[in-house]
Amino acid sequence: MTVASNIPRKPEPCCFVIFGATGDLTHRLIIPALYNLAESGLLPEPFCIVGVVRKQMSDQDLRQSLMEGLKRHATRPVKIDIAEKVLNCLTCIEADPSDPSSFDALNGVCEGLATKTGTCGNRLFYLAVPPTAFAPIAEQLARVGLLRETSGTWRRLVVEKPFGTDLASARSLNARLLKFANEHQIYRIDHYLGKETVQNILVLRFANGMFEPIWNRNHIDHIQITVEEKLSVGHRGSFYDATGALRDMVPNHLFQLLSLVTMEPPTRFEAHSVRSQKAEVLAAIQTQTPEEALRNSVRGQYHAGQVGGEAVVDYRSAPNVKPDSTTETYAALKLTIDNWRWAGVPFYLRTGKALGLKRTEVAIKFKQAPFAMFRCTPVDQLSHNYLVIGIEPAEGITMQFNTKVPGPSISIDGVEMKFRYKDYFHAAPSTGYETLIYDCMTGDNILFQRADGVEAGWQAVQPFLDAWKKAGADGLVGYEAGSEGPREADDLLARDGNQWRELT
Ligand SMILES: NC(=O)C1=CN([C@@H]2O[C@H](COP(=O)(O)OP(=O)(O)OC[C@H]3O[C@@H](n4cnc5c(N)ncnc54)[C@H](OP(=O)(O)O)[C@@H]3O)[C@@H](O)[C@H]2O)C=CC1
Ligand SMILES: O=C1O[C@H](COP(=O)(O)O)[C@@H](O)[C@H](O)[C@H]1O
Repeated sequence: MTVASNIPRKPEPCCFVIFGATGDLTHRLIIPALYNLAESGLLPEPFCIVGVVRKQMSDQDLRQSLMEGLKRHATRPVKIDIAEKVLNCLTCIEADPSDPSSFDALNGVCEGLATKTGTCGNRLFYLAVPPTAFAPIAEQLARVGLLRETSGTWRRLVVEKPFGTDLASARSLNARLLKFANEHQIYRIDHYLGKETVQNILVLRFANGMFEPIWNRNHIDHIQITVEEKLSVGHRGSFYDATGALRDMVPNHLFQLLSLVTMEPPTRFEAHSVRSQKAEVLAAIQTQTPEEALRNSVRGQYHAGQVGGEAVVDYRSAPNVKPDSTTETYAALKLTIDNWRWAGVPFYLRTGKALGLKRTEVAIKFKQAPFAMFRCTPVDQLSHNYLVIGIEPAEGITMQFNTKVPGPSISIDGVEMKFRYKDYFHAAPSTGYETLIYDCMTGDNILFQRADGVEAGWQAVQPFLDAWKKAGADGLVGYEAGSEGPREADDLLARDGNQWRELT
């Protein structure tokens, strides 16, 4: 992530090694992102790619498959000469962590390529594989010396999500990875941090003097974080049914939003300070008792319905979902943060699949005016003052406030002042992975999760995981696909006299 006046520089020469080169992530996001970087002149020179596969393929076959993936998923019109330049520097290699000797061979090939291509030993290992393979691959890379940095060369390990399935497994994965690599070499990806609108949260807060004095419990009534999706479980049944909405979205994506909005100002805009403040605020989320966790949460599962005119089958009838599944496809939580800035401010988080609309936003509700000066509208009937950070699809910032309706008498109505990215900036369409991959190559891990941040996130959701597991089917509520989600999520706020922000 560069600061305003910096012109992005080309990263140092390196070899980009992709484990899981035959997979969906590589085809749909990694190669299209590398293509976009190449088009913007931001790939290193020299540069080479190693595609690691488990079953032998020729270079040509893998290049062809990735070219087809690129054409299908590119976010910009594909210029064939650039695409060929990217893919022609790819070598396909067979290696499987269940066959350790294959990593000795991989080491030999990487050494050969370093000399042949002039990439000088800098290597980035992207683990685009199932989570069970993260540690075994790191172990083999370390065993053959591929993670050893020497003066003047770097070795980096990019780890995809999900990072663990609960606090214990996240701790254990961190401990295993940290046996094979140092923290500064590990880049734990959360694709939300690749979104411009998410990165902008820090700029909004810390590059504008007007927000800081009011960014606290004295002025903020509560904060809502909403990540609603129209997508249903689709063909991801086996992954999703073992995971659920809470694990899939909350300790990672929603907590990235939460931590950026609530962290203390970092001393400097650099990885250590920023990640320390993020981890600290996540660690300050109050740990709930089992009773509190049940009272302060809603979990729902969708029934058949229609989303955008398309029929969606009942969650339990989706492929690879258990017919008696109690996995939640919707989660809403009420959290509090135990520190001086946020004591007493409720944070309401919700996320769900197969809903009527796609909306990702952070809505900050300010306290009402203290006194009813205008007799026409009692203070509790004034429209709410919100600052809304729109992440998707409305990318921008909206202020909701009250204004006088033109006319001879005083009458008041709520209005909106809107900033939309598209009205000011003309960014080339991206996959969201470009900045993240570029930052890995330049060694900037500000947008990646540190071990303590990941563990603090799991620690905060663990009481909900435990309470829900114990409750089984009790408390799981239904909602119709295409709806706004379970009405119990409204009750969660209504108990405090609050309501979810309605779209205007
Ligand atoms: N796809 C996406 O949009 C996203 C994916 N992710 C994460 O990225 C990772 C990859 O996901 P995705 O591409 O969708 O998955 P796919 O199932 O499409 O691909 C998995 C890839 O990993 C390889 N693989 C499977 N098991 C092993 C193993 N034990 N050792 C080495 N390689 C193995 C497969 O090789 P083979 O062909 O030999 O089976 C294949 O290339 C996962 O961790 C996922 O959670 C995260 C965010 C989004
Ligand atoms: O990581 C994931 O995120 C997507 C939602 O991402 P977004 O950028 O579209 O908000 C979600 O659909 C998926 O289930 C989850 O694994």
